Amino acid sequence: MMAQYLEIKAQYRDALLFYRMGDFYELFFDDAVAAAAALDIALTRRGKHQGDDIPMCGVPVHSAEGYLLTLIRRGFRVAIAEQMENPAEARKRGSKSVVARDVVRLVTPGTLTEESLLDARRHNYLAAYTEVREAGALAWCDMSTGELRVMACDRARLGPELARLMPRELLVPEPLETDLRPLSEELGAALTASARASFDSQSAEGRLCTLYGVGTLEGFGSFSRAELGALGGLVAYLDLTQRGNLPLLRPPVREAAAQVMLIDAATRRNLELTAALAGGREGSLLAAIDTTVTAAGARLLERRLSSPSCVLGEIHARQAAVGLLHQEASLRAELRRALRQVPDMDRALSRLALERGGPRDLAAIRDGLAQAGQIAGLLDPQELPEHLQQATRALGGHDPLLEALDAALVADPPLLARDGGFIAPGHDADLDEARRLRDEGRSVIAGMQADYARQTGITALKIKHNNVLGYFIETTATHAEKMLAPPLSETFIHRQTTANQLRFTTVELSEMETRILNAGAHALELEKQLFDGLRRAVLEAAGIVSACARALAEIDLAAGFAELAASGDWCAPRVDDSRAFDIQAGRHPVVEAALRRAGDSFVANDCTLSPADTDGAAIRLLTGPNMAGKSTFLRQNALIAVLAQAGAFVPAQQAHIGLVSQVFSRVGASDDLARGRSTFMVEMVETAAILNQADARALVILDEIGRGTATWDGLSIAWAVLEHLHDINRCRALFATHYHEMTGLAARLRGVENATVAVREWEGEVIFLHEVRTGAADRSYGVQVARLAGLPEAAVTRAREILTALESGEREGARNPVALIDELPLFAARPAPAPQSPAPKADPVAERLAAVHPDDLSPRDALALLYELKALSRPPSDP
Ligand SMILES: Nc1ncnc2c1ncn2[C@@H]1O[C@H](COP(=O)(O)OP(=O)(O)OP(=O)(O)O)[C@@H](O)[C@H]1O
Repeated sequence: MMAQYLEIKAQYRDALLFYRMGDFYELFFDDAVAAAAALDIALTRRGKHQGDDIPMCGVPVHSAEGYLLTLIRRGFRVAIAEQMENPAEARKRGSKSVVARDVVRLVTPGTLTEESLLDARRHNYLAAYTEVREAGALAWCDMSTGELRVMACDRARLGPELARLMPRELLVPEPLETDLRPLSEELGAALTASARASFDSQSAEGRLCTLYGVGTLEGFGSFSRAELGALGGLVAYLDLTQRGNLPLLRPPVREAAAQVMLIDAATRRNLELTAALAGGREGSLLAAIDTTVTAAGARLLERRLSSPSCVLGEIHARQAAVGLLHQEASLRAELRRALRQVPDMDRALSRLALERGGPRDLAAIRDGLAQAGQIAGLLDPQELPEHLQQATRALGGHDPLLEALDAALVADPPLLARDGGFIAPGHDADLDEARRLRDEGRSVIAGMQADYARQTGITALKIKHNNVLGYFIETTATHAEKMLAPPLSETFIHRQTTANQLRFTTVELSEMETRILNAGAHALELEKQLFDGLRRAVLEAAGIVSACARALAEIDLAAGFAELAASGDWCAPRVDDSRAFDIQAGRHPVVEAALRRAGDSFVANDCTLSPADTDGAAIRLLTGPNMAGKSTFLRQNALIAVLAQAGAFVPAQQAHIGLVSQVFSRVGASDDLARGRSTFMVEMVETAAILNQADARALVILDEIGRGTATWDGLSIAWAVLEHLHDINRCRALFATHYHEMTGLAARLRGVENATVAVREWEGEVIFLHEVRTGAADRSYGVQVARLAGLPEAAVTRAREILTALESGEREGARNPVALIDELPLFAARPAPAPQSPAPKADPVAERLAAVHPDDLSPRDALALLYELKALSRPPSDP
């Protein structure tokens, strides 16, 4: 057996080998050590190899999926070797023969299909990248839904594209492995290098033609050599991991790079589009706006948010669909109610194609098609915009398949075909007959128990069943003497004695057992044949079934967007090919939702970026204190652009957006210790990427660029970056900065305008109004914010002194302000209050409370006191 194990293992060196032995998958040698540690299971030993103990661990087959998931998440790949025959078959070849085993599947992060291993609301992409001469191409597929796409993609664009797709696994030809490892690590995708030959474009073409059963690929579009190479590499890998059992892939769709908004990895992170900065979906834009009610709808939403469109026709078509469902509230509600009953047909279909599906997957197709029919009935094609008309057309036309499934299946079938019980009674006469024999046998056994009890006079006698003995008769040990002596011992054949029980069989019982078993096995066999027939029927209709699933996802997303717009008071944005960016009363959907939960309200803000000339830049330079809401304002405008081009309504009163081709968002000095770069280096690398790439249709959001270095360096860099955006990139940009010196640029550069976030000062403290106004901030209020944050009073006082000295030094043209500070006494020596700011008043609430004797208060006095305290705690009203 070990020889067989080692032979198989030699073919899968880079994977853990799950070696099937009866009811367990066993792992040996280093695999066992690694898996036992990763799974936190016991490591044992079994036999010896070359004189050493062989480490071993194992997982039960019935619970293997959970263990698989843990291993895949930890970055392992797992080869599953099954028994290809039963021990009896092996023995026919000789008493020492080892049961034949072979790998049936290589499980990798990008090739999962099991429901329990996948996140229903997210795609699970496997991507392949290759280069032919100078040209690169990226292909990707979601094996669990059959989606397959490809695009031309050079090395510079690869990062943003992968950031958009977030594949679980990236496949590259071996020569590119070293170059692309940092990128895949940054994105958290497992990198798999395959032989260069599997990316060869010529053999790829042949492989794809065979896959789709066509003579030429021309019907699907014309693909470059690099695109064919990437597709071929991907399909070859699927072939390898699925051991020839290829998934149901839809024909490849060619995606043109210019059709989607380019958003690079840093921008996605920063805007928290699909994942929050803290990690995970919670807190992201996706989580805040996901009002879809089906898993396929949620996946479509993620796709749309990750790749907003740049094609006006497409954007308008999606908006029209949302617009109609926004208007028709009762239709929307009915549709959403019906959609809630739609199962995940895409994933059921792919499991059926891979022979991993069960009766529940057939039922998912049945229920999905039935619901699609209901939903079609709610929609009148005459009244619909084109986008919904198209979707509605795909919902019908499945009657024969639906009828077949409906007639054959029980309402709520089990997960696995193995145990039967999913074909409805009355569907197949042979099956009904086999089941009748099996079930009658069971009732005959019940009758036998009564007979035996009578015959022996033991009323507690039972007929039971277990996997070792089959059916047996059981009495308590107290009846041993009677049962083991004639005449009873002539009928009752002793099988087993346990601590308290005696077990017997009879000739009659054995015969009945054989009959039941035969009838049961026959029934199971018949059900399996019927399952295969239904599975074939579904796969023959796979094209239209998956078109129907896509249509349902489109309707779900449009209805979800409409719901969002209606409940959040969002508006339909006007998107055209101008370079306008004019948002009236815009809001940040995630911050707004968080504030609402805390009982606060969000202050809406306008944002108009108006280019001075048709091809000039339009930049808003935003100054204002920390915590005033600058970052929120910056991001909300980028999110509004993303949402508008994803086809959604936007959180604003009115919005006019000229097509945005690229969005860039950077925050100064965000740490990236994981990548081993200094804070400032990251900031500069990211800023460089913007200045080198942003075109005139780009929207750039820069938040305190330059803050990661010394003041003058930082100011100079921020200054030069803004000038570059203005003169060379000529794009639309929002630029938040602490460098007040820069506000002078508005007077010098056409198209640059100052804006500030308003605050009010009250008794030495700042009150944030969160209102963006035109004009420049007068000062930073940094010291006040530091005080709010709880910096010790002595440090705050000292900071005020230094600030005053610096400011007066600057005013008076002192050459070396540091010298001025040196003259100030240190706070350790003199923790004096700041002379400039009014001394904080004693707290009137505390004073009043100190004078109160609670025991002396009547209930009425207490209430009056409460009002009084509330009045005392209120700041003076806005002048
Ligand atoms: N428009 C708004 N309406 C209400 N509250 C807001 C608004 N904008 C921001 N806030 C609140 O203010 C907090 C700080 O906002 P934000 O991080 O945008 O400030 P900032 O000016 O960028 O600060 P810093 O310069 O320190 O990064 C937010 O967490 C939010 O609670």
